[in-house]
Amino acid sequence: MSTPRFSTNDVTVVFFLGGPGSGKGTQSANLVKDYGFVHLSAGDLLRAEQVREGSQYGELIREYIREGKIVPMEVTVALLSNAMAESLATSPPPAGTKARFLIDGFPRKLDQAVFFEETVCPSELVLFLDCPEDVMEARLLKRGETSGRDDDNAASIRKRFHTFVETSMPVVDDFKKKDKVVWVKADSSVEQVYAEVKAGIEARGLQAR
Ligand SMILES: Nc1ncnc2c1ncn2[C@@H]1O[C@H](COP(=O)(O)OP(=O)(O)O)[C@@H](O)[C@H]1O
Ligand SMILES: O=c1ccn([C@@H]2O[C@H](COP(=O)(O)OP(=O)(O)O)[C@@H](O)[C@H]2O)c(=O)[nH]1
Repeated sequence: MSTPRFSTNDVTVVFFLGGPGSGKGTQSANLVKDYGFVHLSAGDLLRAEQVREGSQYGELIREYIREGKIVPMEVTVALLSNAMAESLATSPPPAGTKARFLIDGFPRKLDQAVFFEETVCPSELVLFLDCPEDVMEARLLKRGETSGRDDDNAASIRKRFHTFVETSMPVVDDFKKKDKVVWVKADSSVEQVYAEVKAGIEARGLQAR
């Protein structure tokens, strides 16, 4: 077995999962402010790679995202791992503290979870936003009015929900069996959801910094 690129002695990784539109990006901003996380959104990294000049993956990423499918994990894991390395090099954590990474929207498939934890870094815990589909759909259609995202339309949203239920929920269930999940109901206000997020992660030993 390979040794992970980063040691849990230096780095704390929290996976942030939840259906499309459950509020991961919104809550991430709060967590960055209060807990000193570096926020890495797998979707944002993929969208940046999609439009990067000279990228060999641009077309492939565009197609997968529009279809709500999961981009081959080698691409996503390399983007995340390199973003972690760059963050550690350019803005290391305060002396005597571990760097905290909030990995938003990843892993979305069981083999991605295994591959990331074996080759990049084992996770400390998983934060999960549990939101009904009708609420997520309404939020995404509204977001689509201004997001400019190719996949915030009714047809892509349906496909993303399908992928989430079939492929990504098993990741959450697997981590739950290992007692690693902070499970938060996410259909209330942003403030209420954040209060539960805070309580949940602090109960697991992560304090504000
Ligand atoms: N608790 C909430 N109540 C109402 N709207 C929300 C809430 N959380 C997020 N939103 C809105 O819903 C949309 C999707 O949220 P976002 O954080 O982008 O979700 P995700 O990153 O999980 O796809 C955004 O337009 C956001 O402003
Ligand atoms: O690890 C990842 C994360 C995202 N995606 C793709 O990026 C899309 C958008 O993901 P993001 O997390 O940005 O948004 P969400 O669907 O959670 O609102 C997904 O539907 C996938 O097609 C992917 O392939 N692998």
